[in-house]
Amino acid sequence: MMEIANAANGENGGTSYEEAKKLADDIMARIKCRPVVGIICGSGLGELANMVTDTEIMGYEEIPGFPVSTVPGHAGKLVFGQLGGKPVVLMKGRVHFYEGFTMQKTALPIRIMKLLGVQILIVTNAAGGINQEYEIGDLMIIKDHINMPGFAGMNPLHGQNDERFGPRFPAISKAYTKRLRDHAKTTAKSLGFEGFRIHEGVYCMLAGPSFETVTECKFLNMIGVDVTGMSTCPEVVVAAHCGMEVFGMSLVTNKVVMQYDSEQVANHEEVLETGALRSKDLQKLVAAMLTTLEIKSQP
Ligand SMILES: O=P(O)(O)O[C@H]1O[C@H](CO)[C@@H](O)[C@H]1O
Ligand code: HPA
Repeated sequence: MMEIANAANGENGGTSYEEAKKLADDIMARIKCRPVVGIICGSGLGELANMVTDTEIMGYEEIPGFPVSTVPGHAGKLVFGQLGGKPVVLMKGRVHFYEGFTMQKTALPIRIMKLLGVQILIVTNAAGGINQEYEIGDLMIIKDHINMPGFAGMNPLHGQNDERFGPRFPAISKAYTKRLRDHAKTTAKSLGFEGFRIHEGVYCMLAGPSFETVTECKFLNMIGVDVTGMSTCPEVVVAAHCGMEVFGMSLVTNKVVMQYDSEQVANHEEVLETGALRSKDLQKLVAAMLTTLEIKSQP
């Protein structure tokens, strides 16, 4: 029965439990660090890796079957080491569905993290501000998401379920745990980030790679979305499925275009520029959060 499940997973672009386990075992044979926290760096936010000490680094291309990033601003390296006194594995660069990977492949790194012992996932992204009160450079703690591609059947859990990863029908409504959101707010306060705008809101993934039309942005605004991007949901769904606690943070790198005849257009260069300007604060916040973070769950 399990062979059938695994074959089906393979057929729909996924990786079987055995294959993922082998990848994780191969990594553990080469790396001493045993991470309990996994971190994904969004576009232009990979500098967080510079704060990791005692590093051991693997390029994605060194891991057979691991999706390799193709987008500028995503270096494609797994960085193991210590951050805020916790053993971590950091993805310096993520992969996206629009690069041609299936949803399952896009989220495969999360299952590998789980098999490495990761209990908490910290996911960051660059996103366009839909909420008209948000300014470029603001941070947003993610309290919930809309997985828009999921509405069209593109969910990373599509296909046969393997219970060793998690249940057939996982609840996602508490994926971004209140404990971690509260911890982020307390930490931001303790760092004296007053005047430094931190919101809490809703992230919406669109498949990309084209940026949104004006009408799409108006629609997202109407349905309660605060920021939009082209990532994060696949990883978070898979993390919640396998029982990880998730913390998500968006950097508002640009304001989306909401006027039909605006001269403004969205572009990746602006996204990277804002990332470079604001990544130091994001780094400080994540490192400080880890320093005082209680690791609760067991693998
Ligand atoms: O979500 P991250 O990886 O931060 O990147 C965001 O920035 C890119 C667009 O500039 C898209 O890939 C979008 O998803
Ligand atoms: N739209 C979608 N993805 C993004 C944006 C945006 O405006 N900014 C950064 N990633």
